[in-house]
Amino acid sequence: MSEETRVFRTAAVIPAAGRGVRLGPGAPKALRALNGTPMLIHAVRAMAASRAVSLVVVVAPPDGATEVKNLLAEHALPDRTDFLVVPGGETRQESVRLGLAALPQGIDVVLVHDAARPLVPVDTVDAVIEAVRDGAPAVVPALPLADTVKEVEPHADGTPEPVLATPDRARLRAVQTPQGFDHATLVRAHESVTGDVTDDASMVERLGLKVVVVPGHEEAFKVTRPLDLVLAEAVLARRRANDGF
Ligand SMILES: Nc1ccn([C@@H]2O[C@H](COP(=O)(O)OP(=O)(O)OP(=O)(O)O)[C@@H](O)[C@H]2O)c(=O)n1
Ligand SMILES: C[C@](O)(CO)[C@H](O)COP(=O)(O)O
Repeated sequence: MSEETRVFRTAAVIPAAGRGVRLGPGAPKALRALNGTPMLIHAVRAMAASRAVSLVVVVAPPDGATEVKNLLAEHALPDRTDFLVVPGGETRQESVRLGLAALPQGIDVVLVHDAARPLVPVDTVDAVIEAVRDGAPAVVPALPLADTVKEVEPHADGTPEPVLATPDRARLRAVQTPQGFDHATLVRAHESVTGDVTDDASMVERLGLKVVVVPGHEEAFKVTRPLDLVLAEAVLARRRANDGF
């Protein structure tokens, strides 16, 4: 079948099993509310907003799979999308691997999207999918940096850290999700790459394969610290105001 007529099946895996330690005490981060709706539901809707995504796999907090299933049942979601819930693991990497293991055969493109990035716009999601469909084994959305970056000798005790270098900022990007992958490539990466990684694309880099960057979006920021909740609710308020006109 030619690439022009090929039908790609795309699934999204949403790791949502983190505690959210940096957000402070409370429920697991993905279950906390943004304007009254759990962060996870915003993230699920962001993936399901893409007409290309036919399946969303949510990787729930290890003891929270039933609660997550109930949340999905209680909130309005598109009929055209299927949903699965699996319990997550100790690390993000393990949670993604458990989500991948739940995917049925026949999925060509996999998105991995942090529940902690609930507000990514659908155009960014679609741009990632399109770049994978065009042949890239791994695609990451990313933005240029606003700050100058220093490489330091880290000091865990809080004493001043010596600067080792100032990398050329023009060559650096801050990476977001969803990251998009050829399904078989991502499975191979998770089967063969060990050690600490903070994103899935770096596992594909370690296989020696090409990873490409598409433009990210400022609204795809990660809710990590308390101030990020304030920003997320402000973005939602701006969207509601814009929808009203
Ligand atoms: N064991 C884990 C750890 C993280 N995640 C998910 O990975 C995403 C990105 O992680 P991060 O924002 O760092 O979330 P937390 O690990 O929850 O944050 P913290 O480090 O502050 O605890 C989140 O959607 C989080 O739920 C996961 O599924 N399983
Ligand atoms: C995957 C990610 O969101 C890309 O920026 C990020 O690496 C997750 O990092 P964290 O260590 O889970 O905060």
